[in-house]
Amino acid sequence: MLDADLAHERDYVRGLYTRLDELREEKRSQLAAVRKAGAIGSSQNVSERDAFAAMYEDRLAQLDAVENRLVFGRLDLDGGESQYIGRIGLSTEDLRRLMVDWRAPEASHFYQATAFDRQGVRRRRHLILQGREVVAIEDDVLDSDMLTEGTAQHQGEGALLAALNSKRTGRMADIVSTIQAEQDRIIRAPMAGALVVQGGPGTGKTAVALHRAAYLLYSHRDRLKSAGVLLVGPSSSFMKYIERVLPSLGETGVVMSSVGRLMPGIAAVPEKDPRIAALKGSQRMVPLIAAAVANRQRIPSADRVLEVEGYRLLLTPRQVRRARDKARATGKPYNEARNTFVKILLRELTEQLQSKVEASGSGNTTDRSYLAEDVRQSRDVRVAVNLCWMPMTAEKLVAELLGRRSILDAVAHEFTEEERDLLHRPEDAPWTEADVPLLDEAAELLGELDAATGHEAARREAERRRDLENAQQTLRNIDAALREQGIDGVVEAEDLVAFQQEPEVRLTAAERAVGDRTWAYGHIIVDEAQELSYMQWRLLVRRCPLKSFTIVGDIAQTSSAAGASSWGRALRPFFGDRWTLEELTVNYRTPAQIAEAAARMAAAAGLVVSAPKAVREGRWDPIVERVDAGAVVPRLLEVLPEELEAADGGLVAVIAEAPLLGAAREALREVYGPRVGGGAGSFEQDIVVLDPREAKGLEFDAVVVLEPSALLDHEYGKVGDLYVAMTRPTQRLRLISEGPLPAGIEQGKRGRG
Ligand SMILES: Nc1ncnc2c1ncn2[C@@H]1O[C@H](COP(=O)(O)OP(=O)(O)OP(=O)(O)O)[C@@H](O)[C@H]1O
Repeated sequence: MLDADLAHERDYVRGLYTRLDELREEKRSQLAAVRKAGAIGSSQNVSERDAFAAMYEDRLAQLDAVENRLVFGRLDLDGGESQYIGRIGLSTEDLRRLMVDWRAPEASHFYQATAFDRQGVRRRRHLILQGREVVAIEDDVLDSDMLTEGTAQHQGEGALLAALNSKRTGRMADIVSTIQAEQDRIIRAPMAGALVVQGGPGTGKTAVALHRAAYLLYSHRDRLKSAGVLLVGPSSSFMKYIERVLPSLGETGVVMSSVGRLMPGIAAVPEKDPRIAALKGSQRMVPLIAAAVANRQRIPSADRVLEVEGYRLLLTPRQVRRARDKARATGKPYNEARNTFVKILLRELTEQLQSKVEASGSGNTTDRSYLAEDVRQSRDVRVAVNLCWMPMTAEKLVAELLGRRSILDAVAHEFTEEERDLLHRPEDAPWTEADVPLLDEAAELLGELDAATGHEAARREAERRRDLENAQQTLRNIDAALREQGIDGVVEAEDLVAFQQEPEVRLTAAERAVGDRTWAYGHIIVDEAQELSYMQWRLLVRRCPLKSFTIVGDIAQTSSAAGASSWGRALRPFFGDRWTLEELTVNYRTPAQIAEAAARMAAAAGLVVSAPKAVREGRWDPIVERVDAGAVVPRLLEVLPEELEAADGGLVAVIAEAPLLGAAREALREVYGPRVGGGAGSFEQDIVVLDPREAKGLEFDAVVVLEPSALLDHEYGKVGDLYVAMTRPTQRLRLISEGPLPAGIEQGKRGRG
């Protein structure tokens, strides 16, 4: 009976792959045919052909991306029918459904049905594939009648446990086949408004955030395809860790960015000094930047004589003030209002010149347009006008504000001497993550430097809109039957417009969004959101005026001095009370013994943690070792072979603060050479040495924490750092310490060493 079931599933799955191959072949030959037709014919024909080509290319890419674990589930329903659940929807040529996309509404039962709330499901079956072959099946029988009917039961380790025990590769894997009910509810929550997902370590917040992005793109395709989804994470190493998950879910409309990359053209480095991060993240930066902008508008202290074509004109403080007030009254950003300011002054100076020329009775040069040009060209006038109102870029404004002590002193009245010292930095220092929101704030107040750039962008946008309308018309003309063959929704007018543009400007919404600071995203997903400062939130809300957000994080893991200690406090300035909270309560990463040790340490340090329940017991208790002074790194070298053996080909991380971090890395490199990764972005190697901030969001089979008490720093709430470090392992945790052990660890010590 069991074998018969397995044989049946193998057969069915073979059929699914055959259909997949057929569709791939079909799209490939359709694409070839369209390409062969070349670019001849009327423009309508050409654009129709482009529409097909774009459609086939897109579909092919999607079909290629789902090769692995194409199908992973089957539901047997009350009506007697069965439904297969997989990465995409598949139908036969005559539109009989073979497999349902995991994001479709009917697939939600696969994740949510329980014995208490069956939702019409009698049995849920997990199909475990190796390559294209079903190697095992596992059943959850939800309808007790089915048990008495003598139906065979398949049991194994459990699809979930198998996934959780698998070795880590340094890249996150998708969880489509084992999404749990509480996670599924969040993934499928309505898109409008702000949803906060609070969850302790390892509860799948990152996984949920990524799958939610895929779900939203599927279910709100129309809106999100053109506006895009922005996914923000804490660091570039974290982005690297998650970057392959989404394509494997078959999604492309997502812009992924670390907080340091949110300003086009700027790649910021982390801010190392927590005091600077806290200060630059605070709300007090808003009036400071505004003051810095206003400071660039100066009223001269005395009359200024300007020479134009041999005539002496007078620029008075009163004149400048009046022009400035009128320009400010336009309400436009600084650079745009400057145009008004310049126009007023030039007009007044031209009038002066005109009366002087007329008074001097020197012939017929009084044509006003000539005089206006003389005024405009005059070096004196240009210098004087610029001194009163300098054209300004955000980079220049912030670099000078923070880099020139005289400017800082002139505008930072509300800051103490000590705070100004913190803000002060060399003018050419690299931008840090804490500077990015200041640049954004400045850019917002300054507006476009060159009005022409704005006009050009507007012209291109208008052109794009016109092309979009044409493309929509083309799509309406496309044979409806063709679109029904499972290729509907694959090409949108947006794609077509992008396709029709010159190759160098043929960009998806996501690609266009990356380069445009003023892009309004359809939805923003923020991971590790507890780390964001007031100023970073301000920037993000600007990127999504509709305030459609998924905010994912764990308040207890905050390590940034500028980060949040409560969701309410962090979000109120931007969302008021209009946000909903969902909680994830099960830890899928860390074995129970390790999770409990971390929770005990956190509680003893006074950190309120949600301490999710671990889904499994581990094979090993945490190992806590005290060593002699100076013996931490030697001990690390001694125990590493044991850790590597236990990790069995998986990843071992060493987490420490400087200077131990550098010492450990050096010592390990001597022994293990290129197997040792040096921190952010290098976890292709099987030994990774990094600090707790870099470790945030990541996970490893085994973790060794050096000198745990060095990861505690109450002043900046860095208790979270040790908590983060202790909750990274999927199998083993070892602490090596020469100093006193942090409270809670000693109490709960269950070491072998
Ligand atoms: N339903 C699931 N099925 C299989 N694996 C899961 C599931 N949910 C979570 N996991 C796994 O658990 C681990 C932790 O998930 P994730 O990194 O998303 O947690 P997190 O809440 O973001 O953690 P942290 O806040 O500690 O960084 C990952 O390996 C993830 O793949």
